[in-house]
Parts: sequence; C-alpha cells; structure tokens
Amino acid sequence: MPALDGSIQYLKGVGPAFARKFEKLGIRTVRDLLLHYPRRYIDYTRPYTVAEAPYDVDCCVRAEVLQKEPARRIRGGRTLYRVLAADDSGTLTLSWFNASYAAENLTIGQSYYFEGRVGGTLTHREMLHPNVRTEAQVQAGPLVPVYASTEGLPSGRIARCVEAALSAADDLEDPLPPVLLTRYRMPSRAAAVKGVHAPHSLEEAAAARRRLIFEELYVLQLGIFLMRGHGRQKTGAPMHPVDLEPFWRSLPYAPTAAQRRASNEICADLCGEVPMNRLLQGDVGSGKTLVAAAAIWHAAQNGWQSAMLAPTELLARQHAATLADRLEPFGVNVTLLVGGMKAAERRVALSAIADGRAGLVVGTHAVLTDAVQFKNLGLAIVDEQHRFGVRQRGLLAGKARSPHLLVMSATPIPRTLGLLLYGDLDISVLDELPPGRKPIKTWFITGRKRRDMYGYLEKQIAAGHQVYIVCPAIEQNEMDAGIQAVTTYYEQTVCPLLPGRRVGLLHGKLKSKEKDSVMSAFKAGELDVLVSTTVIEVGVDVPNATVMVIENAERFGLSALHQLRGRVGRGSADSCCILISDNEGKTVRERLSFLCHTQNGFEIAKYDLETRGPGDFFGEAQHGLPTLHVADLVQDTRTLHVAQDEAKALLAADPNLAKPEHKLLADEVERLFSSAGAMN
Ligand SMILES: Nc1ncnc2c1ncn2[C@@H]1O[C@H](COP(=O)(O)OP(=O)(O)OP(=O)(O)O)[C@@H](O)[C@H]1O
Repeated sequence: MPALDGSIQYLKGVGPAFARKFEKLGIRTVRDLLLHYPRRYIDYTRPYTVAEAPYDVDCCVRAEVLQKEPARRIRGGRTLYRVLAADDSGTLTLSWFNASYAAENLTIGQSYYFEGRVGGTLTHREMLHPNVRTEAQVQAGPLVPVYASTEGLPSGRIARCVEAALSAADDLEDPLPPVLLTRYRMPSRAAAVKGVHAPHSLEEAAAARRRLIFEELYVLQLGIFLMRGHGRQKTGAPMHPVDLEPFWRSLPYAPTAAQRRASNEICADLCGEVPMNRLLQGDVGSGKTLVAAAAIWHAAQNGWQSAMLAPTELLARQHAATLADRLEPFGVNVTLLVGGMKAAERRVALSAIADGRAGLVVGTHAVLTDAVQFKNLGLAIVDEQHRFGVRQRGLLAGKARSPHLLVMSATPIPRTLGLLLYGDLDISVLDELPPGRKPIKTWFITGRKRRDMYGYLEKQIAAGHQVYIVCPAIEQNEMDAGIQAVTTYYEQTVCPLLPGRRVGLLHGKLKSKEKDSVMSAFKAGELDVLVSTTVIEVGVDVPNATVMVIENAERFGLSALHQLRGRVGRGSADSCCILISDNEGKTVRERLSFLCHTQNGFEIAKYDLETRGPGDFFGEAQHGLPTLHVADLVQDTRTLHVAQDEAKALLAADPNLAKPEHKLLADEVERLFSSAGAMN
C-alpha cells in the first residue's frame, strides 16, 4: 500500500516527470493526491443517444462500432484515425489524431461509451478524441471523476494515479470527533475520500462530499476562532473616553458623518471591558485612514502604543506619511518598520518601539518578527485590503496581552457572509464618500480604439493630469500571447505613443527601493504616466491622477477593477477609467458594462459573487483565508452555520484544542492555514 506521506513519484504510473507536473497542482505526496478531489463526474449510467446528445458540451454517448476507416496522413504530418459508430437514432464519426491505439482497441460490432464533445452537423455528428469505456468498465465504475488538470497532466491520467493511491485512504485518520459523525450521519474520512474519488452512485458521491465540506468548514471555523483568540477575556489595554473634537478640529477638512460615527463606535469599543474586535468596511476612497488615525489618537491620549500593518511596503510608507501629518502635531511619534530598511535604521526603529517613544508603528509583516518588542501595544490595526492572512492578524494580536484589534477592508463583504466568516466581529461601515467626489466615468473599449485613447491620454497629460495604466502580467508569456505584459507594453506601446512624456514602470519584481522611487516620483508629479501591474491596486493615493487605463480588463474580478478605478477620482478634477478588452464573450461584456454603470462597491461585490462565485471572491489572495478545496462559502452557508456552532461548542470545552483527542483536528487547522496568509 502506498505510504500517505510518501512522494507520489513512487506511485504506479507517476515517475519523476509526472511528479513535476503534479507539483504544479500543489501535489507532492500521496496524501495531497488523495485530497485533490474531483470537480465533477461524468455519469456513464445515463448515456445519450446519438441524436439527443447536446452540442458542444461534455457528454457521454453509447453507440456500436460499425466501421474503421484506414489511417490517413493529413496536413502537418499528422495521421487521422476515423471510426464510424451508430445507434438506432443516428451515426457518429469518431476521430483521433496520431492515436492509432484508440481505434485499434475497438471491435466492430461492439457497443462502447464515448465521452467528449459532439460537433458537426445535425445529419453528420462527430466527436473528436473521445474517451472510450467498455460495458465492463462502466459496470465497475459508472461515474468517472473529472479532476482539475494542468498541461501534460490530463484528468484521465490523474484519475489513474488516484486509483493506484486509493488504498492508502484507509490510513487517513479521522480528525472529526466521532460524536459529530453520528449526529450528522456522516461517513468516516477514509470512506468519504474513497467515495468522492470512486463513487458507485451520485448519492454516495454527494454524501462523501457533504462530509468533506463539513470537515473543511469546521476546520476553517476552528482556525478562525483560534487565531482571533476567543477573545472575550478582559482587555489588556483599558482606556478611558477622550473627546475627539480636538483631533477633528486639527484637520484640513471636516470628517464625514460616517467617519464620525465609525470613530465613535471604535472609541466606545476601546473603552470597553473586552478587547475590540472590529471590522471597518468602506468603499474605495471613503477615508478609512482618517478613522484609523482617530483611533490611534485616542489610544495615544490614553498612553498606549498602536501598530498598523499594511499589505505592501509601498502602502506602509504612504500610511506612515499620512498618519504622521495627522498625528505628529499631537506629539505622537510615527515609526516605520519595513523589510527593506538598513540595519542601522532598523535598530533605531526597534529601540523606539521597545522604549515606547514610538506612539505608532506602521509596517509590513516585518512588524511580526520576534525581534519587534512593543513597550505597551494597545491597539493593532490591520489594513487588510484583501491580502492579509488570518494567521498574521493573530501574530500581531500576540504581540501584546489582548490588544484591541481593528481590521480595515475595502472589500465589501456582504454582511451576512462577513458575520459568518468573522464570527462575532463587530462591523462599522463607511457608507459615505467625502464631499465633492464626482463619479468616475467608466468606458469599455476594444484594442482597435487604443490609438485614439492614447490621443485622449496625451490631452489629459497636457492639462497637467497624471495617468495610470495597468497590465495583468509582468513578463510576456509565450503560452498566452493575448496578455499585455507590463514590461513589453511599457517599451513597445506607451513610450512610442506618448513621446516626450515622463513614463514610470512599476511591478512586483522591482527591488523595494526601485518601487519606492518610482512611486514617490509619480506622487510628486515628476512622472506623467505610471505603467504598472496590480501592485497599485490597493490603497495608493495620488489625487492628481485622473485617468486609469486597464488592459486585459477581462482578467480581473470586478471588485479588483473597482479597486483600481478607485485610484482616480480622489481630487477635484473629472476622472475616468478606461477598460480595454478584446474578449468577445457575452459574460465578459456584461460584467464590464455592469462596472461602467455602477460606482457602488457593495453592489459590485454582490454582482461579482453572484456571477463568478466565491472562489474568486474569497480566493486566498483576496482574503487571506485558506484555499478551500471542496466547500463553497456561498452555496454551503447552511453547513457553514452548523460547522460554526459545532466549532464554538468544541472550543468552549477545549479552548486551545489541547486535549489529546483533538490533536488531529489541531493538525488539520495548522495544515489548512499554512496555505493562507502568504504575502503577494
Ligand atoms: N472627510 C474628508 N473630507 C475630504 N477628504 C477626505 C476626507 N476623509 C478622507 N479624505 C481624503 O480622501 C482620500 C481617500 O482617503 P483614504 O486613502 O483614507 O481612503 P480609503 O478609504 O483608505 O480608500 P482606499 O480603500 O482606496 O485606500 C485621501 O486623499 C484623504 O485625504
């Protein structure tokens, strides 16, 4: 029997070359392979007749082989093998290129199951490269799993490897408490894993999947609860109420009513008996930073240090500068701590943090390292902006005894889902933009209009404005010629079409110093155009920029596009966003045109969720949540509720999952969350 944690390389039918391909799917061990669940099944028990088979959809047809045509050499040096099959309703031509064995294995006069896409015309139906199964094979396994595949590693190949590994499933220990299996009538883990890969009926597959979904959501909820600290212990940073008026009066503008309301909610939490655990949600540009500043000011008046974590160095620097403007007049010293600092600078920062001179520390994940010791951290703020892991939030909270925690997010998670995910997290919403903001006109054009658009950009620059241009990739990928890569696009399109203009290039592969200098130059107005990848997606604030151009707009989620669009329209001038896409798909066009007509981030998130599904919305990169393999946070909300209640109950009995019988569960939490929270 294959060993669960052994490399799949030694599995029958794998070997080093395929092992490398499996690696691309994140599969290294037999266990990983067993946990690579199929996406769906092809149901061979209900084959179509030739006449009824739907066009251009994967389906299965049962027909008898009538005739095999002689092999034919065709253009490009390929050989075509054709086989004629039929049933009472019609005939079906099956074709294979360069695959003599496929036709050779068929016997004339016998019926087979052919699976693939039907094309051709109504009278002349055909299937290219079908998968073939015999009656006996279908009897043995009527449902054929379809796996997420990768180049050179098709689903069928994965299925054969899973088959070879399946007996190892018996070694999978069950992390779920037995009482839950009985209460919800769920199969054991071993049975579920076998049932999901090789079900005998759709019912068996569904029961297996249900159990795996429950397990995943249960582990997810345990992890979220554990990392948050089941918080309702007494706060380690007690505060007394402070009137915010002096702070508001120091600003160059009046706070919006929403900013006042959110700040009051936060300050009330800060003065409470238990640590604050609040999410501040606000659409792009709604002014979350100011609310954070008010909270930090309040903490400082009470003698507590604050820390603010940003997802990128760029943002950390920007926040440090903005917050210093707001807070240093009150004697709150703002200290920056990022990865790319010189050793001497870092030493100075660390000592200011340790002896309490630093009233506020703004940084990236560098703040989470062991070397950073706070004197008295009272308030931790995480500028989540999609990219922060639950784990990192936990680490930050661990820097002090139960500090208050404020999470800021521009992702407008639908409220019900937010509450589910964050449990008893309180939510403040900034539902109002600062006054004077004009809607950002949004257009959608194809590449044919690109030159005209550059004419428009030229005019905007001549009028003293600045322009962002975003491309989805850093370097050109030969496999995907349709994608604009920022480096080539910069050289071959932007520079020639905007001669004499000052153009900067920004992407994630630049050193942080280089990124900084490009960004500072753009901020200072020393560059007219910034060509960038989505590193600028979050939070960057340059009020003089008025145009946002997004190439290959079809590649982005609507919420991401909305984030990008939110980089403009921050000053008093009219702003616009131009989406470029040559994709002619109907859904792509509908999505982009929805964005053209909607400015409200909450509506956009809802539409995104409904049309693309939560996979995109709650992907690892987007939310810092672990990647889920089977569960679907929108479809499976009922299971999520149950899992949440059960997780709560378990932690009430064993708050740290320290009991020996919960060791396996604790390991699962660790495993699930180790995939989350990677910084990108
Ligand atoms: N009450 C206000 N009146 C006028 N301008 C404001 C007000 N509050 C914030 N601003 C300005 O609005 C801009 C956006 O604020 P901020 O960067 O905090 O937004 P945000 O909510 O963090 O948005 P994003 O999610 O895009 O980062 C900043 O230039 C800020 O100075």
